[in-house]
Amino acid sequence: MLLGVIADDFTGASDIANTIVKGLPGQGGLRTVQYLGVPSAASDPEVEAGVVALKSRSIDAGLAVRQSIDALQWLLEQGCQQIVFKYCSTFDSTPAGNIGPVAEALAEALGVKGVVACPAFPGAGRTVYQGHLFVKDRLLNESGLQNHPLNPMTDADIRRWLRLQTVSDVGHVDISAVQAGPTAIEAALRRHGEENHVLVIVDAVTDDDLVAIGKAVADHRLVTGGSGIAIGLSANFIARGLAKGEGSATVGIDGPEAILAGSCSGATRQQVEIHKKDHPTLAIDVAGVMSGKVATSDLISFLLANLGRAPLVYSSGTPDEVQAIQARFGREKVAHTLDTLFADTARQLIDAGIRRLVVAGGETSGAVVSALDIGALAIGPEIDPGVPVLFSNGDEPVALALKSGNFGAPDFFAKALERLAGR
Ligand SMILES: Nc1ncnc2c1ncn2[C@@H]1O[C@H](COP(=O)(O)OP(=O)(O)OP(=O)(O)O)[C@@H](O)[C@H]1O
Ligand SMILES: O=C(O)[C@@H](O)C(=O)CO
Repeated sequence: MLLGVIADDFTGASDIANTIVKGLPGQGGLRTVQYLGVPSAASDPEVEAGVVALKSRSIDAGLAVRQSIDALQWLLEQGCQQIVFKYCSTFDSTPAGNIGPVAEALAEALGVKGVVACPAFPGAGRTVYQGHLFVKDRLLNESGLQNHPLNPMTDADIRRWLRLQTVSDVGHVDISAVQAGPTAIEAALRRHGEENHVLVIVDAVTDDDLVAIGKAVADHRLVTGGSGIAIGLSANFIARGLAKGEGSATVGIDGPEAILAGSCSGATRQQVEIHKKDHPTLAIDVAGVMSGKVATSDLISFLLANLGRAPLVYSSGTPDEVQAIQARFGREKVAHTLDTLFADTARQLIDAGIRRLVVAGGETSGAVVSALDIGALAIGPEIDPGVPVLFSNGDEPVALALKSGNFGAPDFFAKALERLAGR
């Protein structure tokens, strides 16, 4: 294994796996596998990039650090020359963590400073300019992310936000240095390292900026960011003759289907509205779930009664609805109860023969995939930017799409089911 990734959630893991598999146009990417948690056995020697998906974004920072260090250890044992810590392109975290503590712990374990921190993903509208994170034409804290149920992002200055989470000062490499090219970027990062800045926010507004950053960090042991930070990394290994640039797994799996949405992000809510027009949908009564009146069996009955028609069940609510339910029952309790509901539903769906499953939301996907007890996933073609088709192994393989909350075109759900079937 050449490249190892530690991803702080499951959809984010698929997102970066997709980027690594694609590589740069005309060059191809690395043979990549997404592992669900830290594997207990050694990797297949054919694997060139291993993405360890954790569910560490919104847990206690100390636990997130321990899990990430375990993942690092395993990846180093597989021979990885470079490690990427993948977090959300909207920098989802709180003043208590977890990006800063995990990144600093990985840097310490690898003995490095002057480490890139760049969540930019221009293909999904996330850019970093003057140390501020934008989502399309909005500053992060005016983009809707200020209402996130678990990680409300209330400051677009990610240097300041990250500094709340770190022990050491945070550096900044601005866009003029980035656009001066890889040598200038490399030199700027080195200077920050010499000034004892462990983490350095690096501006990037285009894919070309990310390619330049990728070249600059070819010899860095640690890189951190959103999936965009990996755009140029496969090419470094291919250029050195260490990998050939082979493509992704491309087969599809047809069979009974279901869609589960636990994301309350704007894009998911729009996708739900579009899907509702032509398909059977069930809005989950969240208060009913909290009081025990709505159970897994209600979701299962609905989905199984509507097979063949792309049925969707969703808890997705508006910011006001989310706030009201959290005020009534508590933020953690609601999230835990809904995550468990989706996880139990998914397990029963697979037992009932579902072979194509689309899940919206990082936390929701993490809960679902953990419940399915799938060890590793092969990466298939891209459905929409940041969302590939995934295939489990085994006698009865399942095709999955794990969609980050804000990803995907308005018609994502119906399209994803088609792509999972290989159409
Ligand atoms: N109606 C609701 N009210 C309150 N919380 C909800 C509601 N529906 C879902 N949740 C919880 O909110 C969280 C949503 O997080 P999730 O990561 O799944 O989606 P997201 O934040 O949109 O996606 P991503 O993390 O990929 O950006 C989950 O823990 C989920 O259980
Ligand atoms: O980076 C992103 O935006 C996504 O991969 C993600 O992590 C959302 O959960």
